[in-house]
Amino acid sequence: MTDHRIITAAAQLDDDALEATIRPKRLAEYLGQQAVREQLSIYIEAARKRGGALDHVLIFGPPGLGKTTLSHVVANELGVNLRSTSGPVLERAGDLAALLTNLEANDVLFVDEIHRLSPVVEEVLYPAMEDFQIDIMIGEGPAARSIKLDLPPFTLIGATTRAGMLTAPLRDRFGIVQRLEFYTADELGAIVRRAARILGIVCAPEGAQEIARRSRGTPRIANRLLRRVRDYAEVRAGGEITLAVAQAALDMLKIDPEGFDELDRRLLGLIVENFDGGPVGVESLAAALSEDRGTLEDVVEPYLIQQGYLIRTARGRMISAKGWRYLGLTPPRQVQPADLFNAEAGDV
Ligand SMILES: Nc1ncnc2c1ncn2[C@@H]1O[C@H](COP(=O)(O)OP(=O)(O)OP(=O)(O)O)[C@@H](O)[C@H]1O
Ligand SMILES: [Mg+2]
Repeated sequence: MTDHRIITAAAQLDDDALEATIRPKRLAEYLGQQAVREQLSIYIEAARKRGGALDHVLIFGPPGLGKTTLSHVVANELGVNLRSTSGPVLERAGDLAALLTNLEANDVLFVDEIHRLSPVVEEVLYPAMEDFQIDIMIGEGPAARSIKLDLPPFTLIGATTRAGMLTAPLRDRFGIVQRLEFYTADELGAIVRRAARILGIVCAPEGAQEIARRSRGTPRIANRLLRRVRDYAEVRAGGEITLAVAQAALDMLKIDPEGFDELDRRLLGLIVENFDGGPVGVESLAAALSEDRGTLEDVVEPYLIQQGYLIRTARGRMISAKGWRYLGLTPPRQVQPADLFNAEAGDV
């Protein structure tokens, strides 16, 4: 799956270098997500007072909203170590057992993409989460026997973009479940201003706000756009990101005032032109756009849906009236009560 969109929410290579400097480390620096922060701060404080491990936490939401960041923040606030792994990396039960037996009391084990755990690994996880115990097999064949091993109390933090793909027994074992929402433009504005400060970028508040408005509610995109706009400002303007500079740079990147790019426009246009506005199945859309279905579902659609341009129905995707208007088209006339009345009258 290749994804070269500048506004993709998926992580890209050049993100890594700067992540370390701008990624928030404490809860106070983690902007937005008010409800999530408030709840977690209470649970963290309670766990610290008890001197015990925080309950297991499941964090879900679209890519780039801060799941990994939040997991590290929680470990920092708890004052414990964080060990990191991911669903696809843990191939055998032994891989997980090795990680678990190396934890210290109250540590955090972070499992990214937890919906991709293999069933055998998941089986090991259940008793580990519930009773802080694992069963390991010693020996082979008829002589094989299983022994129980006690683990230190720990906190599992699972992150996923697809909460729906978690098995019920796994989901039920998380005491704390947090859903991350798209950020408001104001929250992203604050995130951009903070990142600019750390990176030494001169950015007027209006410039930051313009970048924020076009960042699809996603901090990862906001931070990336900030760097691209900075480049533009350095080469084409005096180096300062003003409102006009931000607008010109983002227009050049073909990111419109809605924060949509070519792919978004193609998606909405396709539903109108080829499928009469929908409903159309996601497979057909993916094929027509030559895009990966997972990319459409995880990266492209959520924001279009949240913003009300696209509607997910049981029979597929439909474009909303807002979507028609965005494309400069008049939405098809809805069936109005008057129409119903006329139709009935006509039948008589
Ligand atoms: N609440 C926040 N405040 C400030 N910056 C944030 C916040 N959340 C995320 N960021 C920034 O956005 C970047 C992306 O966040 P992160 O990697 O945690 O997303 P993610 O949800 O784990 O994405 P993925 O689904 O791709 O794993 C971080 O490096 C961080 O700089
Ligand atoms: Mg992540």
